Amino acid sequence: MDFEPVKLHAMPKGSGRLTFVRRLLANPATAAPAELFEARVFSPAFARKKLAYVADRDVLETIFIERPEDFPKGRIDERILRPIFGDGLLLAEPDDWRWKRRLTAPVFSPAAMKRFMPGIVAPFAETAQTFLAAKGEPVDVSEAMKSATLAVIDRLIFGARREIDPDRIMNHVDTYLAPTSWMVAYALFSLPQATPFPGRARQRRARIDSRAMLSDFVARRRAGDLSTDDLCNRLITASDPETGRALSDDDMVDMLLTLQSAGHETSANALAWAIHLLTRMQDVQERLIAEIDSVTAGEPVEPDHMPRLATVRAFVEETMRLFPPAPTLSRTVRAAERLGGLTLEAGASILVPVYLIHRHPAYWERPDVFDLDRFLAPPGGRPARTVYMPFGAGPKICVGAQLALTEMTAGIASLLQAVRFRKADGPEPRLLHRVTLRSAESLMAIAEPRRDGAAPELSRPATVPA
Ligand code: HEM
Repeated sequence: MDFEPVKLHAMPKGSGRLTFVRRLLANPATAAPAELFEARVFSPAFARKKLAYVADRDVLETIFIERPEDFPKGRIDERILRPIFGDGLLLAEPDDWRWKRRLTAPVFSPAAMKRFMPGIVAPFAETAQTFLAAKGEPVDVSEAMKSATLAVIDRLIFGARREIDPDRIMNHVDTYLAPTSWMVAYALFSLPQATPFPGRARQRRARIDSRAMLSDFVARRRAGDLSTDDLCNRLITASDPETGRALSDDDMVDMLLTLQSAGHETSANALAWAIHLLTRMQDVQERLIAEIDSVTAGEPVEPDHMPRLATVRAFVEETMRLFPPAPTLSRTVRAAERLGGLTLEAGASILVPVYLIHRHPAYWERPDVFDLDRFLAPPGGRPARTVYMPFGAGPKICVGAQLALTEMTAGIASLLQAVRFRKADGPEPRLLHRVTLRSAESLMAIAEPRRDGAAPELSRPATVPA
């Protein structure tokens, strides 16, 4: 039976500035105008030439793939993210970005992911056991997935020796990002940087404290043992193959903060939505379980299993179509441009409503319906790269995409080796865009032990390299 999960509604046609600002502050993904269902490139009347929403696949091809240098990440990201993430990959200027990307990409290569696999699987196997310990009481899957993905990224970045408290860093980053909607609104309307907003003083303290913690950590690492295989040491010791240049201490702080923040909440939200979907679609859950049992035969998930977990992977991809963790991207127009019939002035903001594009009827049949087969063997081939873009597109596409897909596929497989998810009582969730796309309240589920199970034995946990 077709299943349509909860959804967000676009801003009604003809809405004015006040409605736009209200929606932007409350739930930014709902500020995408409904006009986009027809026009696909649209600028609200109150923002002519200064702001456009772009949902047209060909125009997006120009912006992200053909001429990305003419559409840099701009005002919005600069203003919100630069103070905390500095020149980490996300925001580095083009020349600086190029060599940092060259240096970082191998750290996330498929070969590197293979080596890290036990560290990716173990937190999910442990989470399955905590779910079982709840003995049929509802479990908070939003929190559980946040902990599991944080454990994965911390182990990958900082290693196993707990030389730093990653939870404290994350709390600081959360505090820093809490007033983001205000900053987006101020950036779009070019209000001065010093304009006050709720939470500003807390935000400043959080930025200073998180950067100081990482600065100390990098200094200790440089002075100590660089032999352990973790992302931090790989980055400290890496040099650009073309120029021999290495990362400075400040670069390292920018990079570590960027990677830790970009690398866990996105995956955590996608996984929590994935479990939510399983609680609503038992037939899909059974299809996944059958594949997982047949591929893994109850052994901990290994790199060799991954290509054969095709249905689980398709499930993850369809989950991210309906619930893209990064539901809006932004760019700036470098010089005056005509785009999709609109004239935009230099410095204008472009908003890319990924959430709306992923459900646009021009690109998807029955767009609000969950359909596992869209990504398995679609008759028309895979969707175009600017129609399905959970990881962005072009040269600035997510550097951690391979890690994220591995983590989500292996994570779901490890959980379903031990449990089946059922619906917990309670209202349907409400989608909330707060930097990432999450549920307004925690997503809950009941985790039943699998009695037909091919689950790895508790006494035989996945081995994790030190
Ligand atoms: C489901 C999980 C994830 C999603 C949906 C996601 C999404 C994205 C998107 C949409 C972008 C492009 C932003 C833009 O073009 O404006 C991006 C960039 C980035 N992501 Fe991810 N991401 C995920 C996981 C990760 C992980 C696991 C890491 C690293 C540990 C990571 C690190 C980064 C970095 C460093 C960039 C900037 C790349 C560059 O500009 O060169 N992400 N991500």
